[in-house]
Amino acid sequence: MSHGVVTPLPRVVGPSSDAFIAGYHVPCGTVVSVGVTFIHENPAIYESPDEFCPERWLDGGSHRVSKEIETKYFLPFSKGPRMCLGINLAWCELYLLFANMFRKFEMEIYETGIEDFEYQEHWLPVYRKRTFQARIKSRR
Ligand code: HEM
Repeated sequence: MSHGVVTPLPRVVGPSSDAFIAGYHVPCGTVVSVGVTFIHENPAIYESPDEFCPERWLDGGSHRVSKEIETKYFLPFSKGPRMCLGINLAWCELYLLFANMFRKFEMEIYETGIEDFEYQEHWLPVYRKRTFQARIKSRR
């Protein structure tokens, strides 16, 4: 599973009343946040989250993520009233971009291994290894 946006997406409880979140009393003024990485990488939610498995999103297959999980726990664009305003445009761009990239280029991972994706948990994932590199060749 992709990590999604790895910023805290903070919110402040209020403006004038406390909140109850998952049964916990959270006083007005408290900064709360969702760690998308830890939802997308939670094996209790997504089967084998570390595996590249595009079949999760293909209708009709045995690996298809249930609609309930997708609705509640798929958060690349956040959720709620301040979620991404550009979600529909972003999906159009993603389909166009990836379709064109895979059609026009051959790509292979270059000098990057799974060990480079190890991270320290500080609410957000903090990476300290090499950055991801790829070798790209035009198909023409
Ligand atoms: C893959 C592409 C994109 C991703 C993953 C993404 C993700 C996000 C996320 C996670 C937020 C919520 C931030 C928060 O909760 O504080 C956000 C907010 C926002 N996004 Fe995107 N976004 C994408 C593309 C776009 C595009 C193409 C547009 C506009 C053309 C856009 C416009 C906005 C706006 C205006 C907000 C603020 C909404 C608000 O605060 O009410 N985004 N985006």
